[in-house]
Amino acid sequence: MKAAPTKITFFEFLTPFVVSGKKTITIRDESECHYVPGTHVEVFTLETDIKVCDIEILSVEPLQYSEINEFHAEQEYLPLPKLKEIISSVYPGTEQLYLISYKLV
Ligand SMILES: CC(=O)Nc1ccn([C@H]2C[C@H](O)[C@@H](CO)O2)c(=O)n1
Repeated sequence: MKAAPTKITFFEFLTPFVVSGKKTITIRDESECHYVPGTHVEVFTLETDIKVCDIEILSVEPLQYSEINEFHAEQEYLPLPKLKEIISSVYPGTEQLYLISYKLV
């Protein structure tokens, strides 16, 4: 069996929101849906690979792109149009996504 992943990256501009506890979810595609609830994961900046904090995974649930709403945007600490724009640009044409909830440790 494959080990649970222990690292996640975020765009550098988003990491202050993760570190401050304002951003409590992330939405990823299938390639990043293998995080395991209860495990601790190190958070790094995508562009510079600098560690910024540790999080505990709370849940991983399937989410359709078309279901993304204001509540998700609040938890992402982003305006909804900006969140959908980022997701469309990172995962073009992908409807099946995964909602990863976490807390700071
Ligand atoms: C490698 C990669 O895809 N990295 C990502 C993907 C997404 N994000 C952010 C952007 C949004 O806030 C949410 C939703 O996807 O997650 C990211 O920081 N890094």
